[in-house]
Amino acid sequence: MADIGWGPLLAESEGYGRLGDKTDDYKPLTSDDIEKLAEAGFKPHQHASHGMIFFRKQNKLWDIYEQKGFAMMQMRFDGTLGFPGGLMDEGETPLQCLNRELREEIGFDPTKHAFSDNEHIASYLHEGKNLVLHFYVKEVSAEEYFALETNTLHAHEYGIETLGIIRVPLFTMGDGLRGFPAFLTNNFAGNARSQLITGLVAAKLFTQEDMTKAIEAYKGFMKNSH
Ligand SMILES: O=c1[nH]cnc2c1ncn2[C@@H]1O[C@H](COP(=O)(O)OP(=O)(O)O)[C@@H](O)[C@H]1O
Repeated sequence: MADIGWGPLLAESEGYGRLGDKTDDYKPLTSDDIEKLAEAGFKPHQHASHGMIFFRKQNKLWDIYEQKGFAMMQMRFDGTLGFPGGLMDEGETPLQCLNRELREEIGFDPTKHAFSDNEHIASYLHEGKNLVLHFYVKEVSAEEYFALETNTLHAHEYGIETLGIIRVPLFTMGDGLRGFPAFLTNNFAGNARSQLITGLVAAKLFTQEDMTKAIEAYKGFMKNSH
């Protein structure tokens, strides 16, 4: 392929984002595993941190559908959906990485509402990619959420890494598919689909039972559409 001018830095990390990862490729890490990694200065793996920001609002959409609030995702440069976040720099912790990436991607002001360690939900290792993904979930007020959405338009990475900020539809329509289950049929970066599912249940925006129903509807649709 012709040299299209990627800097050595991008070329080096470009392999991490290749599409086609399977959920099973990501092994959940225990808190002991993570502690050991921290003691080793997070070596020998590459790390990335991503965060789900949400607000809670019980609402009847069009007076019909139970809506639980909104969670923030983004359309990424590579055409997949993901959470704000990115790769950890040398000398950073996963939490520092997340707060830096959020400033760059969504104009998040860490002095006002930084993510903290108790908002860490799960971490996963992809052995093939030698990559650890750290995932955090943060609740904000509706006002803060709307302000962050507006900020994204002025953030450094808008139009480069982040092509648009979106609200995940947290409701299901009468056919049991449109709304959240249909949203799951999109293409997601890394293990972002399973992070979304885990994050929404951890945030108590979905009960385990409602989530199981949504996953069944999504899987049924995928099976019948191929
Ligand atoms: O929201 C996400 N959840 C889980 N993994 C993600 C998400 N977004 C990107 N990834 C994965 O994380 C790795 C780092 O990608 P990312 O593009 O965020 O870093 P960068 O912005 O520093 O280049 C890639 O393997 C990518 O597939």
